Amino acid sequence: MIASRSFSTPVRQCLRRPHATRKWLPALTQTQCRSYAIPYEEKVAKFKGKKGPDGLYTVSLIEGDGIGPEISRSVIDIFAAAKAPIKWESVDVTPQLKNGRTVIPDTAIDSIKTNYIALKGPLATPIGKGHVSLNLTLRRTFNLFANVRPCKSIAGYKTPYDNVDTVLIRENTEGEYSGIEHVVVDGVVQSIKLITRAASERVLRFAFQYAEDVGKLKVRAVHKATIMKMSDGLFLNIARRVAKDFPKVEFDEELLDNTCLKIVTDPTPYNDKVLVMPNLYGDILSDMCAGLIGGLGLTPSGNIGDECSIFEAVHGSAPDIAGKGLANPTALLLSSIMMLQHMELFEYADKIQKATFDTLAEGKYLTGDLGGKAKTHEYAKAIIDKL
Ligand SMILES: NC(=O)C1=CN([C@@H]2O[C@H](COP(=O)(O)OP(=O)(O)OC[C@H]3O[C@@H](n4cnc5c(N)ncnc54)[C@H](O)[C@@H]3O)[C@@H](O)[C@H]2O)C=CC1
Ligand SMILES: O=C(O)CCC(=O)C(=O)O
Ligand SMILES: [Mg+2]
Repeated sequence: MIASRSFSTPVRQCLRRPHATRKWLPALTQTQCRSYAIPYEEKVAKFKGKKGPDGLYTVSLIEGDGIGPEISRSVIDIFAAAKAPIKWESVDVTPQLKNGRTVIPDTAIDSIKTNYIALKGPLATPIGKGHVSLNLTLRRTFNLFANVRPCKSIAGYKTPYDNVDTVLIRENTEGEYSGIEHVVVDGVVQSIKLITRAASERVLRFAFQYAEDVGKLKVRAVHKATIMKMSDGLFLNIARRVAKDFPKVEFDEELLDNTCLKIVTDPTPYNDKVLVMPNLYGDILSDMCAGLIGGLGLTPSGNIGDECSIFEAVHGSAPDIAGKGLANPTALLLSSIMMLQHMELFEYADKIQKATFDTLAEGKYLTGDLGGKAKTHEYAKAIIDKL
């Protein structure tokens, strides 16, 4: 049975509050106001981050690997130029081994727990042997159950489609990413895709509530329950039941392979929908959507949990271009704008967003991935000059 939840009056008021400003990336706050047991004031305080007596909010910053330091530098410089009231607290997440398990250093965990909000550059994961993904470890450590990945065409940057506006919500803590693998006998390995009712229900409720909040009143569950009858079947059945609690939102379902074909053929029909899906499908589809608008240099994301949130680009550490000043910092910058919206610092979010889109639309200082010649810092400077 899916438990129905009741909400306190302040939470309801919060849900009714209109968006303060236009959101290129929808504000997440209203979505998060709903569905949790902790008191409203405490919750909102956590969403908004920790404001010090100096009026600044401290945000944990994980610069990341590969291009991480370069693109983080751009964000730091742009935030300083915009006078955004953010104080960065750099944290080191070099993995440590504790009782045979890879863990994040306690100092990093404490920083994020204290600040509630983090911005993260990409973290590289070794292929095959080596430590487990720190990205996934962070998501699991802080129970960041919903990964919101919007993808919208950039005005002035021409791609085969100029009207892409998809939002994908990816279950973020289990599925194919559970990391439960073992050798059965030599030459035979088994990898377990874990799907639970609890994790599915919370991300599905989040997706429906998000759809209501941002006015995309259609939710589509993307699945492969024809093949993964039990795991995706459970996810889908929960989606059908949660849908009944959101009568304003239309619900339908689509097989993943069909979704891939249809989105690359014509993304337009997906613009009025929120897509929600198990972990791996969301990982793959979000890179695919990035390809529709000009690549991974442009797509942001937010990992949202009950207590903390971590914002990061969709892309990885891009080792092929690391250290050369070639990286496009837009994806991390848009993630940081999502973060500001989440913290209700709309004035700064709007200011940085406008300078970024104006710079992109002008096209004079574009990085190589967008066909330009600008180095990472030159593009960042062009944004700063507009602030
Ligand atoms: N959330 C995270 O931190 C993620 C981490 N990774 C990790 O990143 C590492 C590299 O993975 P890849 O498969 O190479 O994927 P990737 O996303 O790092 O790169 C794929 C392609 O996109 C380009 N690219 C990515 N971001 C760019 C940017 N900001 N500007 C310009 N071009 C950009 C790269 O140069 C490369 O050609 C792996 O260790 C992987 O585990 C991968 C995805 C997400
Ligand atoms: O953690 C990783 O290495 C990859 C994660 C990833 O691809 C993603 O979050 O989109
Ligand atoms: Mg990925």
